[in-house]
Amino acid sequence: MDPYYSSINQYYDDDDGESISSASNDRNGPIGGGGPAWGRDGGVVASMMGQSDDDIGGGGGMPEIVAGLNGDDDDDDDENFMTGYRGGGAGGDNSNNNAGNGNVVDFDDPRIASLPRILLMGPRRAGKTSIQRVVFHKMSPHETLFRLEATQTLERAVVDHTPLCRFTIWDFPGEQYEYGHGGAGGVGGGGGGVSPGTGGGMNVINKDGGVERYANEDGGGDVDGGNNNSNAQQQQQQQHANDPGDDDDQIFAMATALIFVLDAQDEPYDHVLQSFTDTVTRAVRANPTIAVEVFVHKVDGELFLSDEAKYDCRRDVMQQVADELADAGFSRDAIPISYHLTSIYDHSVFEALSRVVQRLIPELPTLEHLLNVLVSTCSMEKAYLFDVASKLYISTDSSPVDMQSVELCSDMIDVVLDVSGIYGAWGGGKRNTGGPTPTTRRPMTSLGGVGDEDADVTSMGGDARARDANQGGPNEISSDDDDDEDGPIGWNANDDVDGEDDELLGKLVGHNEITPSVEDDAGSAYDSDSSSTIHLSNGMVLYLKEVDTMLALVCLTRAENFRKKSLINYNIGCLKKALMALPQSAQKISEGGT
Ligand SMILES: Nc1nc2c(ncn2[C@@H]2O[C@H](COP(=O)(O)OP(=O)(O)OP(=O)(O)O)[C@@H](O)[C@H]2O)c(=O)[nH]1
Repeated sequence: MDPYYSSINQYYDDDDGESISSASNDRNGPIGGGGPAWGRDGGVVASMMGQSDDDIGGGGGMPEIVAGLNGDDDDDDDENFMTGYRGGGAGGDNSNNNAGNGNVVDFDDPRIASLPRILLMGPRRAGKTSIQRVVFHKMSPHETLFRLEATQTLERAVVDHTPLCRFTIWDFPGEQYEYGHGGAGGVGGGGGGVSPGTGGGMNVINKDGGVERYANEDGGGDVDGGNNNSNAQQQQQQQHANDPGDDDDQIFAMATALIFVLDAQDEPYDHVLQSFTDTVTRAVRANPTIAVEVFVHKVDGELFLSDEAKYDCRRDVMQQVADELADAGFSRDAIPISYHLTSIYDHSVFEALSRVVQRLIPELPTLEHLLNVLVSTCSMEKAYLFDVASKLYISTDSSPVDMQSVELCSDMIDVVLDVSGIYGAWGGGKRNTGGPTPTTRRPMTSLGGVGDEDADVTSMGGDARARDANQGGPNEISSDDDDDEDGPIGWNANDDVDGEDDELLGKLVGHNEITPSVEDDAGSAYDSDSSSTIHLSNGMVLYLKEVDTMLALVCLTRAENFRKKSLINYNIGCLKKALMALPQSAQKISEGGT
């Protein structure tokens, strides 16, 4: 089993309350003070990419960033992923159907139902399911070509990697967005009508003797012990067809964001955009606060080799939507709509989804402020908070975002997970499952070393800054030019926030004291000790550090500003405490339910 996924499961089993309870309310602490003072050098960032120009392009080459470092993670790992899918219906893709694997989610559970809700709509084969699979399941983009079948019924999933970023995502079948308007997919069309949360509908979760069952009727027979009745359903479908307003209320009223996926390679767009504007007007009537996002998707391949072609396409779409909305009686800008150019073959879909997800986070301004202070205090160039599992960044400081730096940071996460998975103390099949020796379980999540004191310094492209080897006792903290560490060590919070943990990497093997922390994630490639430093050949440093469950801070800083690493760690520790004190972090969803 891929430890990456394993770690996620582990988190889910784990109630990380202890870190929350140890949180301090002192949000500013030592990183307080000082406003953002940041000078950005985009050129530097761009130049450090080195090999990855092709990866960024998103041109005809269809590079494979997502799959790149995780290898061919196949979708069989899905059951380990902390998302719960309700395939229902025909569910052609087995991996999509978690029925029977115990990973069942009750979407009527108030804790799940109250999560922000993202709706994925759009025509058939626009790429909705592919987006989900690539981002949340690490499916290789090429795999989507042959592994995905048409979505037959509404599929819902909980994304709950990190306490700060939880939501449900609803993937509608292709025609579903046209329901109620006589399209092929009218309610129940093709065996996949949707009545979320209502009795007698297609996608209803019933409780049956304590076992959650998915009430599903796809023409293949009733799989539920409930009271589904085909006549009643037909009646209900007929009612919905006559009165789509009911469905609108059920579907849109509780939604936070509507993502409409448009296949940019499937011109002309007239028909699709008519349906889109119709959907949007109904959505906005049912829920005026819903955020509408359009993914102009599949902007790759020979049709979109140049950026101009992509921008032209987006402009066309925007113009047509504006015209359609005007025809429907909406003034320009009456409905705010965001447009994103996306493709699963490059980083653009991560960037777009990151922006969508950020809007779901009520604490976003606070996060941004905390990162501003950190960046300013530590003279960093840029700092991102990444959801490690999906590699979406959920927040950054307020300086402009450079796509290439995001991509670089995102790739770093892959590197850390991969190297940790292979060389970590418990990774790569080295786990001593029977061994009563937790003393040796110190996952070596720092790049560059297993049992090597130089572990936290890795050079990419030369210019390695080899640290003095510290061959002392197992618990000695390496001391070199970072040595002004009294503060951080003395500060010694009750958790593992102390900034020196990464200095200990490689030295606790054999030590007799069990570290009672999150661990929660035995075998995890990402845990509270995870950190990594990559020195780039152009004098920049990438620094990754765990700050919360499956949440990583990835900073970009100049090498000369990275000398006081202990101070940086100390400030990151303060950031970590502040994050844990955020109300969102303290909330928990069902334990073991998803
Ligand atoms: N070139 C290209 N193809 C893509 C992209 N995203 C998805 N596809 C392909 O589009 C096809 C349809 O993808 P799906 O994800 O099944 O589309 P869907 O919108 O979920 O379709 P339904 O399930 O019918 O609603 C697959 O063959 C994908 O490989 C993309 O960014 N670029």
